[in-house]
Amino acid sequence: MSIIIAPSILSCDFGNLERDFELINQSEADWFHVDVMDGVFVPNISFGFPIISALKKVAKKTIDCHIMIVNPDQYVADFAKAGVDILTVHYEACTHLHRTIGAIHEAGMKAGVALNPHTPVSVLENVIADLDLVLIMSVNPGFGGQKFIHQAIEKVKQTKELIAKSGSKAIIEVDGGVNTETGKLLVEAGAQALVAGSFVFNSADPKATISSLKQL
Ligand SMILES: O=C(CO)[C@H](O)[C@H](O)COP(=O)(O)O
Ligand SMILES: [Fe+2]
Repeated sequence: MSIIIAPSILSCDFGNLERDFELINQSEADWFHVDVMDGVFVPNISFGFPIISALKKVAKKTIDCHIMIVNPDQYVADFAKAGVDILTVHYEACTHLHRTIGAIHEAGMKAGVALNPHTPVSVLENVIADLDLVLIMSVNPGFGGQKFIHQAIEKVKQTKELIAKSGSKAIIEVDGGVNTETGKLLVEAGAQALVAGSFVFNSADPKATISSLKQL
């Protein structure tokens, strides 16, 4: 199976969102990666429901939403209403993670859990069977364009082992500092989905850059 490519709309030109959404529609990308930041869980504020609803109207691909917010349970229903297909919460932001995963499924979405660079994969042992996706952060969340943290490669291998042991069908996605070089190492380690923001949108030909990742 080919690798899933999820361009992050955080790196789009916000004055030309419609153009950049259409670029992703027309490319070999598989998902739209949507980064929601609240200025509390992470030291940055991105965007919220109006942008996701606007994207939903034109998106021809899966909406993969990565929420970097405190109290995610409070907003699960709103993300479903806005049209999110996969909702990924942070392990570090959830007091009752099992309950949150259940609420995401009840709202009709697939459920993912993201791990910050400092969080060990083993914390997912008791929920892995219920997950559709594990998101390994290869930067500290909050900003696009940061340097890849190489420890993520080992964490992908550990996640692959945990998934195999539990019989879970979860997909392994990696987010932060992904380019063709780091992407190749991640795919070799077992990553099935790659998020890429600045590498795609800062390139001269974003569609060709998406294709180069798709070929990994
Ligand atoms: O979740 C994120 C940041 O918290 C983004 O998805 C990620 O940083 C993508 O940007 P880049 O590919 O430029 O690193
Ligand atoms: Fe993200």
